[in-house]
Amino acid sequence: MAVYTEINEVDLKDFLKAYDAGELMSFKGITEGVENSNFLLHTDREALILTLYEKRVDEGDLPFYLGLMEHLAEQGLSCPLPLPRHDGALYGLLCGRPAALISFLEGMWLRKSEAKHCREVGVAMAKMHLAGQDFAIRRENALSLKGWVDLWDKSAARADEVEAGLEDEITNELAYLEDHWPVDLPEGVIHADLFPDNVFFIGDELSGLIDFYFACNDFFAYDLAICLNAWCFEKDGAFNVTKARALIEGYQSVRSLSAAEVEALPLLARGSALRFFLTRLYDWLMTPEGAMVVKKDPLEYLRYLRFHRSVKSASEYGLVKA
Ligand SMILES: Nc1ncnc2c1ncn2[C@@H]1O[C@H](COP(=O)(O)OP(=O)(O)OP(=O)(O)O)[C@@H](O)[C@H]1O
Ligand SMILES: N[C@@H](CCO)C(=O)O
Repeated sequence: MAVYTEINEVDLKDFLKAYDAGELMSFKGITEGVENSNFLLHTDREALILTLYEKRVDEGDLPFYLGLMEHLAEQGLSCPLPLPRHDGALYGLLCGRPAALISFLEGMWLRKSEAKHCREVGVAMAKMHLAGQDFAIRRENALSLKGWVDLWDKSAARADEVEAGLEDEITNELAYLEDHWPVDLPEGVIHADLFPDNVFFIGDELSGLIDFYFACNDFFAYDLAICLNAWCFEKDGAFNVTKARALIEGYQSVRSLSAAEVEALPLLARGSALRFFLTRLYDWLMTPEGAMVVKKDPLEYLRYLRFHRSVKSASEYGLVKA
């Protein structure tokens, strides 16, 4: 579960005094998610999500994340809207942690997705990329090449505990990606964590995107590569090319990919697989036994990484022209 910081009614009521949110009726911790502590609140007016920002969220980045949600919502994208406090700030402090109230988004994430859902995800992602274009704040991707090297420096010595030979394999992979990573693809604000649990549906219709706490400025096509990994592998590890084609077609129905973006996709997918492998590996090795969080399996992403390493061109992702 992800409630790292426990809160009590007295402190919460005090925190709510800074908002025009109505009177607190109930609150409960949300067990899903791994990054932050989340609570569902009911006031006499509305349902709200309270998020307390934990280890990986730097307080200095909150104006970017919360301002971005506000900006995207203003552009018509369906995503949670942060509530401003009386003083105009979009977050305050609760139990020693930065904390924000955001609007409750209707819908549920899909436990089992189909190609038609992947198409919707592609459409929504491309809309987000366009809507973010005139957002004024920039945030570099802390989990790109340099961030991967930093994570690897902390985990490499123990990697072979997870699978024999990993230390050499990942060291070589990182060196390859450092040598070949693209430098001049179209870029803008990307979500960077658009996994199934961050996309809500009502029936088959996408109702909105949540969890912008890895959003940053990076290549648009890297965001698509993240989704190839997060949406297009089946539980048995097989890559589902029908889903990938639907995802990319959905994306291109809103924003066309350039030839350079298409060509870079296999490499970007390798990098994206490595990114999630490394954060998962770090958590796997460093999270103490008995901590109240479900650790995600790094080896799942190692398998994806190996798959993309064998891909010769983006046509293997279902693109007709590559
Ligand atoms: N605006 C919202 N409306 C409705 N439910 C929400 C909203 N924000 C969060 N939730 C609920 O809280 C859960 C966890 O939220 P979120 O994904 O932001 O957490 P997290 O700790 O950042 O997780 P992770 O990064 O692992 O996906 C979601 O799966 C959803 O059930
Ligand atoms: N989506 C991430 C966790 C939260 O960022 C993963 O599956 O590893």
